[in-house]
Amino acid sequence: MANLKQIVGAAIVDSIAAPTRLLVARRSAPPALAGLWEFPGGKVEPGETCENALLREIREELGVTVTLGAELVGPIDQGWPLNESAAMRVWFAEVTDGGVPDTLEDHDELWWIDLAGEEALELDWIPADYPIVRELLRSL
Ligand SMILES: Nc1nc2c([nH]c(=O)n2[C@H]2C[C@H](O)[C@@H](COP(=O)(O)OP(=O)(O)OP(=O)(O)O)O2)c(=O)[nH]1
Repeated sequence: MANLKQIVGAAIVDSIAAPTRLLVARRSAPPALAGLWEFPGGKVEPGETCENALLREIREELGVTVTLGAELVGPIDQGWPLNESAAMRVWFAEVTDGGVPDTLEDHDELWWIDLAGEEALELDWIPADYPIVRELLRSL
């Protein structure tokens, strides 16, 4: 577990104080993940904090600045296990600057989905993300 690669992801909602919609992103690459939905984010670089890595990734991928809210705490220190070599910490986030999120990098589609019904769980997520999505819905 100690050598897991650290990934960070953002659960971007319309309002951290009163979330009703979640921004989901469909991956365009690599081929094994293309077409699957995820939390925008990516790998933490050496020397970077998780929070700063997440702000950087969101700027690069979506062209917007977000403010982070609470962490959606996972079952291990590194967050949510993704596979044998990586785990992801996830924070709620809200867009505060930069306008409308765009598919600048890594994604070919962005949707704002309703958090009230089952829509979130009906998406074709990267398989490791389902427990995270369930906990997100439960936490609201
Ligand atoms: N961003 C993100 N990655 C996820 C999620 N679920 C999941 O299993 N992953 C996996 C997919 C990738 O193997 C890894 C993240 O890598 P990435 O390709 O997004 O990271 P990056 O932008 O820093 O990539 P790179 O091009 O610099 O290599 O974590 C998720 O919800 N969001």
